[in-house]
Amino acid sequence: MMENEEIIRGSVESIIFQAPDSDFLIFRIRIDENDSNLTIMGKGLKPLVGERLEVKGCYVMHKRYGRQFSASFWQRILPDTEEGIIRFLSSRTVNGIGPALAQRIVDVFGKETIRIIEQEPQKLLQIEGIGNKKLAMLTESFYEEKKVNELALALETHGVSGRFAGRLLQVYGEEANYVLIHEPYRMVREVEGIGFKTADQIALAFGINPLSEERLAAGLIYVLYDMTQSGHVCVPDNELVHRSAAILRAEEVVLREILNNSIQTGQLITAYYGGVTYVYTEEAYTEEVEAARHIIEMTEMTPLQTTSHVALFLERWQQDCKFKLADEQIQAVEQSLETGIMVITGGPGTGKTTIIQTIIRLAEQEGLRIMLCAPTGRAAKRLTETTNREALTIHRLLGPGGYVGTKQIFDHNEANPLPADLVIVDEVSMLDLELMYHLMNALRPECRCILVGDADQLPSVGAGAVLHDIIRSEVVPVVRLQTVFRQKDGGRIVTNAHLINRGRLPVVDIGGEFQFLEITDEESGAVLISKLYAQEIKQTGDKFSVQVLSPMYRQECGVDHLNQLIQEQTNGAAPEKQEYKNGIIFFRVGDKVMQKKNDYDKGVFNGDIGEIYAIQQDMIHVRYPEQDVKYEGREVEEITLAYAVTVHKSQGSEYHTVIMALVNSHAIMLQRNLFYTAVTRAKRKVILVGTKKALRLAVENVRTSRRFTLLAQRLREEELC
Ligand SMILES: Nc1ncnc2c1ncn2[C@@H]1O[C@H](COP(=O)(O)OP(=O)(O)OP(=O)(O)O)[C@@H](O)[C@H]1O
Repeated sequence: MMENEEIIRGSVESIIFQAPDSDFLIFRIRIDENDSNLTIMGKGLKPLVGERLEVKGCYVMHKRYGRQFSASFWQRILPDTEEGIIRFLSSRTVNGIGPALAQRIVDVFGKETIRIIEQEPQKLLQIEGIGNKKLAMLTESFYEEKKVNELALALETHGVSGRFAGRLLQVYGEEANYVLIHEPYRMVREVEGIGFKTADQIALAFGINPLSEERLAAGLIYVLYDMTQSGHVCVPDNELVHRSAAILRAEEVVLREILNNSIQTGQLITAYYGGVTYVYTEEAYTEEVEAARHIIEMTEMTPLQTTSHVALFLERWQQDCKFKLADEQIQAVEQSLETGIMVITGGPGTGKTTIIQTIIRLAEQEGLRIMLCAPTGRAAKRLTETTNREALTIHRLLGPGGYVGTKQIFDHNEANPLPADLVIVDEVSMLDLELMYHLMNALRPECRCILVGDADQLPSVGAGAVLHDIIRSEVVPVVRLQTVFRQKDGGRIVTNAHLINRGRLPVVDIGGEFQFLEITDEESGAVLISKLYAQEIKQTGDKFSVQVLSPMYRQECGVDHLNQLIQEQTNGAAPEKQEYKNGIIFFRVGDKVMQKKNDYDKGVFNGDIGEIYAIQQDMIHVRYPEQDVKYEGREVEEITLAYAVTVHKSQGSEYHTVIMALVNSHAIMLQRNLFYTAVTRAKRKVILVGTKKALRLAVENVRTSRRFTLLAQRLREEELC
């Protein structure tokens, strides 16, 4: 025990804060000695309200909250006073008992109550209000709680956080201990929230041999999954073995052997192409093979026998629009109902939306059932606005039908296809292989599909390079829209986007639509960006119309620091303002926040942006354009500040004004497709803040990291074995 440490005993009154990603807790206890309340903070197993604890630590002064107790350790002691037992029994931990019943039990058994519940539960039947059913509930929840505590203690004594105990018991019940010791890597597949790293930590703590086959086989699959996180669908075997050896600290020859075993047992699958063996997970392999099969079948569909005379239709349509369609636009409309699948690609302002509108009108005239969709909520929303018809995210269109293991399944699939004759997908550059596979799976054999997007944008966040691969394969008809039509508002942005795409520096204008503000150091650059943000939202009167973009999270001009600065500048701390602290982020009412992952239950999706309109002790309320959503406890992890976001996260969104950091310390990320994507997010104004060197790099660097995929080869039906 440290010098000034002391031990206090008391019962837990309430849990004030629980960190979502660590064991850090703040809670209040009533001290036995003097009956006063005290706030405890520290790391450890979450106690239960009503539970008695022995806490070791020392008193500290918190500048805002006053005297508190900083704990180094606490342990549970069963309540020993009648009052404590009543509180414990009527806490939420023990099912089916309210304060009145708890009082009646304690009136009869006094301080013996806990022993009776554990050892002679039948005696409880004499209490009024306890029948067999209630007794079973009571003893079961008491027993469950005890098991959770015991398992948590076992984990803790092995240096692993006890917070996994509840989940492990939920999945494995009585077998939890067995799994921990003998088959820990099952947890990766079977327990939500436990990935390889945690399972590995547990396995090693519980004494698994680091070179055991079980560990290395699980590790190999983990490394493969991890590599797919950077966009690869498959990985060359040598690279996989090499990387796994480094991560798992094992020899390459051993891993090679384990890889061969995993291939033989069908856990992993390979394809040989161009002298290289590529390794796939089973799912990725199925997705690539099946997506290719569907696409090939669609290219073989016979042209639709249209009842409308397309040329006549186009003539009338052009009269209505009061402009003449360009040749490639006409070609796109003509081909749309001839082929089973086609791609329409073009940069900003080249008329993609116009062509979607035209095709919809023609298809409607033909009596076709049309469905519109896009990979993200924002893209779907824009498609709805520009077409005046319902457009959904692909997820929504397919109907999320839960999970099998960690894989999502959908209501619409080969057995239950979408009731559509034509599906139009917009912003298809963001479509990853997994979603493409599910979409193709859900189309009736007679259904046609039109993929619309800008092939020069950043590729999808998820694995694959679907749009590129389809275009590269040359088996699907592709119409490239090249004429730029948008001239008026935002015209400079459009022409600059096309310049950037051709590797030329954009034309900048002081105070105009496309500005470049040169900085000398990044610290003052970040301050300038935060001031510009404040100034621009004042002008537009809408904080959602102005977006700061940065290529990275880190560094002075990275998303994290910019968010902090902009928040200070526009929504700083104030005594009357409610705050919610999550890790190092303080959320305040009025903050602009972003949802970080798809949450189907709440109906909010990765990249959705909203505003905090209320904060309660353990809850944040966010207003999104479509609905209000509340985040409680751990759920707060799903949101982050969104004054600044990465360019990747901005894909599919459009803003009135984009302010972009373009600085030397982000050199590694500065690539043409990233810069092009950032610039094309803006409709009216772009303000670049950075250096000429970074600007040049962003335009000139076309070295995009290669993604391993064999979709194009499969579409060309090349030999793969
Ligand atoms: N053939 C044409 N002649 C004249 N104007 C056209 C023609 N085609 C489209 N336009 C107009 O050009 C503008 C840009 O077209 P549209 O919005 O369809 O392009 P887009 O490729 O969808 O652009 P973005 O990707 O930036 O949204 C619109 O105002 C549209 O009405």
